[in-house]
Amino acid sequence: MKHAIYQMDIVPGDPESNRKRIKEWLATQVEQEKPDVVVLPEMWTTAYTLEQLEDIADLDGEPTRSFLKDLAKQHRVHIIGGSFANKVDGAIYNTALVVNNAGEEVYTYDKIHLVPMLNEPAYLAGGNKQAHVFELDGVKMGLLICFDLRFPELARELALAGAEVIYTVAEWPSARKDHWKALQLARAIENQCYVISSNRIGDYDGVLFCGTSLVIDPWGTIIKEGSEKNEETLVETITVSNVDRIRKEVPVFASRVPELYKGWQQ
Ligand SMILES: O=C(O)CCC(=O)C(=O)O
Repeated sequence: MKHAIYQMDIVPGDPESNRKRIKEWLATQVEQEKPDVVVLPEMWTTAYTLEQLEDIADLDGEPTRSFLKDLAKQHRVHIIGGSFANKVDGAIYNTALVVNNAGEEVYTYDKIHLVPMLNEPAYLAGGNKQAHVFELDGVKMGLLICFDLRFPELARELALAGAEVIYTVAEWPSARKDHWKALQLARAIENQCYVISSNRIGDYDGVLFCGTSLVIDPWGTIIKEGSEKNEETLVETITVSNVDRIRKEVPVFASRVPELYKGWQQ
């Protein structure tokens, strides 16, 4: 399964410009590489312009949903559509969307964990629906949005539900770059699955973002790593059967004793 990851710089507060950039990226880089799946970063329509979101967020998923569906169909590519600010019944969510290469919506997820360090709870509503596994070409997949990465329970739930690939879409700051890498390695090793991320580069409002988008295999080896500063397209093909092989070689899932993990439910 060939992936192209867009390590994008985001124009703050200007969804139209960002849509134009994604459109151009698909028409050039993606057309050249012909991947099966493309991956976009978190909040790519607006960046973290929290104070402007009332005015520039999508309404009930539009126009981003239609935009991504049209592009997926046109380029015959599955799109892990990063996330975008999405106003529903007066509340703004950080919503991720996945569409398949026929232009059909496959999965939508509202970021559950809001970031206190960014004062997110003052501007956004946390998702109140469970994360689920979805499928593209018969591969089981899960998705996390940025801060979600710090909650191993969530990735574990997805792995227990069969996820072979976990995507992480992010705007992760350079100040905590070591955490970004270590947490993804941990999620890949403990869940014995591929972890594939798209993180923005550039800066906004004094915060520098660290790029370093990654493809990590189920053994925990980094097989692709983006730079810290440059906008780029990371292209990598993953072999999903490795998940099963590694899970047999080191049988973590078969060795679990969930009845003794009492804290899990608290
Ligand atoms: O957890 C972190 O350090 C960064 C989280 C973040 O920036 C986000 O969720 O947007």
